[in-house]
Amino acid sequence: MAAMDLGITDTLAPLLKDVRAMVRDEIAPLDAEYLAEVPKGDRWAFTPRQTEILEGLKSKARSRGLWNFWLTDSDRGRGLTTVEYAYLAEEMGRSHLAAEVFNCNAPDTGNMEVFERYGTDEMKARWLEPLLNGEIRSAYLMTEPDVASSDATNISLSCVRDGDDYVLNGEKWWATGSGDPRCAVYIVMVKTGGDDQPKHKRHSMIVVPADAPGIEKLRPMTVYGHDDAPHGHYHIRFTDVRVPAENMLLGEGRGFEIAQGRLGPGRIHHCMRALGQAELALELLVDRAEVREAFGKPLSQLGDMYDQIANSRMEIEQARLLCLKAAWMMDQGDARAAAPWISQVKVVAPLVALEVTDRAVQVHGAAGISQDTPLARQWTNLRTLRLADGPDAVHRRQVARAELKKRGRNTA
Ligand SMILES: CC(C)(COP(=O)(O)OP(=O)(O)OC[C@H]1O[C@@H](n2cnc3c(N)ncnc32)[C@H](O)[C@@H]1OP(=O)(O)O)[C@@H](O)C(=O)NCCC(=O)NCCSC(=O)C1=CCCCC1
Repeated sequence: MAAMDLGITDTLAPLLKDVRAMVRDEIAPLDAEYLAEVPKGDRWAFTPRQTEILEGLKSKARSRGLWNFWLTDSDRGRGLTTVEYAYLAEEMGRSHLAAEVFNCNAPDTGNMEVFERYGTDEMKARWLEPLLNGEIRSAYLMTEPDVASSDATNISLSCVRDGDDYVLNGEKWWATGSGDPRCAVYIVMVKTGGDDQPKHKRHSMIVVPADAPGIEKLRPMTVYGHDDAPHGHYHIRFTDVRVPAENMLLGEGRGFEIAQGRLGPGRIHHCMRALGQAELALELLVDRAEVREAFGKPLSQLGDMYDQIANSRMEIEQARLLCLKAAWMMDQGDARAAAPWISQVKVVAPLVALEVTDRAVQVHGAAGISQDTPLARQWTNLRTLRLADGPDAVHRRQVARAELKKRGRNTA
């Protein structure tokens, strides 16, 4: 195996410098104003000011070549490695809007990955190119009502061949991205095989235009974390939705494999963004501890504060190294070998980021839960990450199974 190199490459250095500068100087300062405009009624509509902020920042990013860092190892993106992208993702974590501004936001990123890796030339022209240009948005539909989505094989939306088409019937919810008014296409995990087939070959992934007849948006699923429009989730019903057979990705039975190929890199990058948030929280914690006084001296001079600062720094560094190692494992080209490392990261990084953010909230007192700082929103968004992309327990299970397997033991 190659020696592990996690250093800043010549390709990455200028990008990192430019992304860091733009996030800190131009994007983060507009976060609060953008978020104050999140509509409370029709939650998924953009206000004129939100559009102005976003489009203004996007066109600046694009004109500077700071656009589409995703699609690692591809000339459609920037041809970066997973490690290189991970460093950029960390910088994006310092602002609520940054990933969106650089066209690197979920669920589009994962969906671009699917089109790039598994799509036909026609799909790339019809869906991938406009996604890369930021002209449309997309949604990813895996989770179904009333089942634990922790098990990615727990899918029953039926998809039956009928002549040149497939016909879809069933429901999905938490359809991330489907609330966005620009969402034009869904990537949907469906059931094509019976219980007589192996568990991981019963499902398929199919591309469905968002305006296909028979699709009904039942209700928005309102959340506290990530409550702005680009993340709108809906509960969606499919009634006899017809899709051309060529929309099936890779053929029947490949859904689990495609899902894992999509989820793995996404987990790494969400975790690096979480660590960017942790860095921001630590910065705010240190600043606040210097100016806030209790019992006649600044908090920073109270003994407990040294522990909080030291623990935060150590935990962030440990989580970052783990994350970069998982990214490096991905870059070695063996997604199965990388998967248990990604699961470790998925447990550790959100917990660290949440803990550091919580410490910063505490040091700020009431200001920490006010809208004067980004901390309370950040805490809520990070809490979501402990559930999203598979909750802690699922990833702990994966880590334990890999450990047992390595030692030749049976796994459940
Ligand atoms: C992976 C998993 C955690 C566990 O799966 P099993 O135990 O069935 O499968 P297992 O026995 O681990 O494996 C089967 C075969 O598959 C290979 N393989 C696995 N990973 C990979 C991989 N990455 N690449 C390639 N091969 C892989 C594995 O080696 C095995 O092959 P083999 O049979 O040995 O030949 C899966 O269930 C999962 O992923 N859950 C999280 C879903 C999840 O994330 N939802 C939530 C989504 S929605 C969401 O989060 C939210 C939406 C909006 C609101 C907020 C939340």
